[in-house]
Amino acid sequence: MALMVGARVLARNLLRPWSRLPDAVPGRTGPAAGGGDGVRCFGSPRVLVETDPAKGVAVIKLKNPPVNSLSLEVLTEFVISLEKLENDKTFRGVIVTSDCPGIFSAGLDLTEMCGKSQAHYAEYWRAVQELWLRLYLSNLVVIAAINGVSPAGGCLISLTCDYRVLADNPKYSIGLNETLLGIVAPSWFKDTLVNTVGHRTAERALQLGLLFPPAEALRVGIVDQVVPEDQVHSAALSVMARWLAIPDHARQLTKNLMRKPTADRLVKQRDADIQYFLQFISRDSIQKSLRVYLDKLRQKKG
Ligand SMILES: CCCCC/C=C\C/C=C\C=C\CC(=O)SCCNC(=O)CCNC(=O)[C@H](O)C(C)(C)COP(=O)(O)OP(=O)(O)OC[C@H]1O[C@@H](n2cnc3c(N)ncnc32)[C@H](O)[C@@H]1OP(=O)(O)O
Repeated sequence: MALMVGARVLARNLLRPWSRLPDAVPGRTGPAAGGGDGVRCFGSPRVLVETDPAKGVAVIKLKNPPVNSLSLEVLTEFVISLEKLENDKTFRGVIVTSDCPGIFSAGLDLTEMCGKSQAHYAEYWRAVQELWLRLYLSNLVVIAAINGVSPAGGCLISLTCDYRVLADNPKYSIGLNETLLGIVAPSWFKDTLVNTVGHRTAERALQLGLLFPPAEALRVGIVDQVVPEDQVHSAALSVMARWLAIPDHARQLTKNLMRKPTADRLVKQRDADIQYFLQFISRDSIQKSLRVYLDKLRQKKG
């Protein structure tokens, strides 16, 4: 029942005409993300989309202060924005970045996984799955311009992209640190990392919950390029131009060849994966670990 409610909510959101989204910011024009006139903006307050139709490129900027945690709303709005871009043949590439200074994304929203109902957990997890599937199998060239720290789910978002550019700032670490929270990265998080850095590096990184600073991130291959902070966006645009020089059909079929077997493993057992998540996240010991971790984050200030 819970699964059906979750699926219905997501389906309703996905099918809702864009212009009727409650938070939509339709057709605003603004200064070009990549320079030049004709940039149009749409999206929602939490997921801004700047499009440059002449270049065929869009920029998705996550804006969920203070830390760009991936709440249910952010996940849903992100999927809707992606779908809109995928369906508009004007666009061939998208850059994913953050509008929150110093933070790419703090990952999954811990408050969505702590002290909530089973129905809520199921709805939330389906939304996490949906975003991963959409990003991982996107026909667009997807490039991450990582302009801030990127733990866990934040790292996962960038791992689904075709290429990762990281700003060279020692504070901007990246990795799947789930074990440090007392939780476990699901198998498809693990697969995404293994496909990027190889089995041994992934095993060590996952068990130890490693967060790599830029130079190390580049060395292990969890990012493809490290550039000075003020050049992240221009570097992402240069990389985009190179990837867009490849004929779409050949690149897309190749991407599919590389990624579909991994995605299919989740697609074939989506409901079972949700049940597994429900059992795991509802355990008293896991809820306790999450509460302790959240309390530590909150007390940091005091
Ligand atoms: C075999 C079984 C397998 C089953 C598997 C099933 C399930 C696995 C389940 C889950 C997988 C989860 C993946 C995740 O993504 S978990 C999230 C991991 N994220 C982190 O560890 C990052 C935590 N945050 C930080 O380290 C810092 O906040 C950060 C470095 C990002 C920024 O630091 P800064 O000093 O600027 O800001 P803070 O003061 O720390 O935070 C401000 C504010 O935001 C709150 N907050 C931070 N992160 C989160 C978050 N991820 N979710 C929700 N809220 C977050 C923080 O508590 C502060 O709140 P407040 O004090 O202002 O109320």
